[in-house]
Amino acid sequence: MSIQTDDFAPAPRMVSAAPASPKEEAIERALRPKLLDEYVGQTKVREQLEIFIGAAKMRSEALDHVLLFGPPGLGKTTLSHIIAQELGVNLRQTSGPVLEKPKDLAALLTNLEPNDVLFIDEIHRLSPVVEEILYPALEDYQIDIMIGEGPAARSIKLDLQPFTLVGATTRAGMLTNPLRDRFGIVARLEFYTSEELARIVKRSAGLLNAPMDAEGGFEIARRSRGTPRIANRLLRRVRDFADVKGSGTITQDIANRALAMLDVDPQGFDLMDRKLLEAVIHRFDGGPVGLDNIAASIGEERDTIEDVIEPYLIQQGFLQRTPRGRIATLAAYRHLGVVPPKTDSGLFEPEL
Ligand SMILES: Nc1ncnc2c1ncn2[C@@H]1O[C@H](COP(=O)(O)OP(=O)(O)OP(=O)(O)O)[C@@H](O)[C@H]1O
Ligand SMILES: [Mg+2]
Repeated sequence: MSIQTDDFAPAPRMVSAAPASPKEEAIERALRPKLLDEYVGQTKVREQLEIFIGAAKMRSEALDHVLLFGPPGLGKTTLSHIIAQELGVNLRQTSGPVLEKPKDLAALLTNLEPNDVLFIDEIHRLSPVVEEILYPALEDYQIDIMIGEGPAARSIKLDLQPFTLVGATTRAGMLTNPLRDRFGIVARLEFYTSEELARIVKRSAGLLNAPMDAEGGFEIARRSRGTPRIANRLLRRVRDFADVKGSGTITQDIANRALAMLDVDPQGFDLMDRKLLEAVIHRFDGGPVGLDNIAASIGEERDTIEDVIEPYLIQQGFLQRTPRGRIATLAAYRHLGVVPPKTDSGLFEPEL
């Protein structure tokens, strides 16, 4: 196991949606809502789960298998914990890359108690041999395991307790069809509105004992890229700023100054976001440009661009995904203060 401390960890991208360090993970756990009622936003998903969880409990059955997907930091892990808590069962937690061999998964499955929740994070990264084991487990609560080796090897069937698999992924598209088909409940998490994030920031400020006024909270919410993890992270940094440079209370002025210092612009975009938009506009004439070219141009991994950076830019209408590649929209030109070209493609003409 590698040892990682905050001192040696690389400087985290301020609005990156992944947890930056073990310390941040511990803080996240503390801020995590425990019940469905405390889980802000995602109204549709919450309503559905409330009904399905209620029904499963009434019948003392296992809840149907649940697939949660959406960009990092939107609350998939949080929701999996809430599901187990609301069902009143144990949660066993693992992740796709950790389950290397079929026997790793078999050990977990055979130890489940009736109606328990098994949470598999990054489920799109399960190896095919492990995934094989999962199919009969999900369908019939049974697994086939091999006993012995060589010619004496034989396969035996083991019965499992009924259980619920909660799978989480940032990439629903990378799941195999047979796996995806075995989830009865599929929930897509969406970016949060500023109002929802303001409620999350307010709750977190309360838990952290950080004095904050409503405008201060809203400023943080507005600049959090629609993502609770980022909202909580910015809150902690702004609180530091308020303690050192202000009177300790988070106000709009303090939030503005702190966020400017952190290079988070009024739209909530950070350096990486702006770098991407600038590359598309300046180096590729606004696009269309393929993902690999963008990746090479800004020195980021293709996956990071696709999973982390681009979803919010697309959702906010700054970038468009087309079959021929990514295109910067008029909003992107405006945001960067660049005059859009007068093209004859007609793309920007109506608005010029
Ligand atoms: N709906 C919500 N209400 C309040 N807080 C939330 C909500 N969703 C997420 N959070 C907060 O955001 C943090 C990150 O959420 P979580 O770890 O569940 O994200 P995730 O989707 O699992 O991310 P990843 O894809 O990186 O695993 C949590 O610690 C929690 O405090
Ligand atoms: Mg998670």
